[in-house]
Amino acid sequence: MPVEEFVAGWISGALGLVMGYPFDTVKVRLQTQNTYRGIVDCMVKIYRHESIRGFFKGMSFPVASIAVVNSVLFGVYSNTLQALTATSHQDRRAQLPSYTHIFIAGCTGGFLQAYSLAPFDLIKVRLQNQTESRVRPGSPAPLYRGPVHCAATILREEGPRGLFRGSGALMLRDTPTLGLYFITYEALCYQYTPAGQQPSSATVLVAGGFAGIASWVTATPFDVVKARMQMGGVKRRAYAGMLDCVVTSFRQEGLGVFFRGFTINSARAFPVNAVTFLSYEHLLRTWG
Ligand SMILES: CN(C)C(=N)NCCC[C@H](N)C(=O)O
Repeated sequence: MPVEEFVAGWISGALGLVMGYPFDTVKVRLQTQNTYRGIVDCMVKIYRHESIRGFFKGMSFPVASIAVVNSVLFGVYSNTLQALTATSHQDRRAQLPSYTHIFIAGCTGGFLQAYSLAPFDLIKVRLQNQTESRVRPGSPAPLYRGPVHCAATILREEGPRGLFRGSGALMLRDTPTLGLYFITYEALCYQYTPAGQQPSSATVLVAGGFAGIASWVTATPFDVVKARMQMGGVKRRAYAGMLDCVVTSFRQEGLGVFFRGFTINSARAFPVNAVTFLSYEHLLRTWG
């Protein structure tokens, strides 16, 4: 089993994550809190109340964990495609596998990454939603002191299942959209690369960026449901299940609620995934 894809997926995931983290914090806040009027209002309020550090709340933890999960996505994708088509990453540049195979491999990677991502993503979302300022004297103390304290508190108060809150919605978000993610990427690379050559850096950047946009545009409704379920029981009531979350959110806030964070998700997706794919391809080429 080729392991380079796992390592390259990890490093490239970390680079993409750092690049997109401020956008991600704004997105999570917009999806789960009703105090902001839009992207600019949210950014201004975070900056005024929490300073620039507010945008990077809890970032060290995802760099060490979610980036590792990205290695599951890329490693499983590549190995599934190898099992289905008996070709290596390099061979696949000369002969593009069928879109069905690419979709199956992407969905498999998405499904497996969703379950390894669930507890880490939950902790990230809970930390990003803490609006208390650490730089303002007299500000109330945040509920969680950091990722370890957050995990311990969830375990104590909600039990081990608490760490997987929202994992069903996360799985529904990631399985089909990651099939689409890899189809978009591979198709654009294939389309804009002369036969027998490797895609240029510019092609990889653009294909990666559009793959990110295509997947996040379609992922946004389940992303909203997932984030709301993850915050259930903290600043809002806990939902009885996914259906309860969908129905309650729709009744109270209308259809538009499922597109919260759509603009920022799309804007974030381009640079993050351009950097992720460029570093991934570059690392694999360097290692031969
Ligand atoms: C639509 N979804 C869930 C994705 N495209 N997931 C792949 C993650 C890629 C990158 N780390 C990112 O955060 O955009």
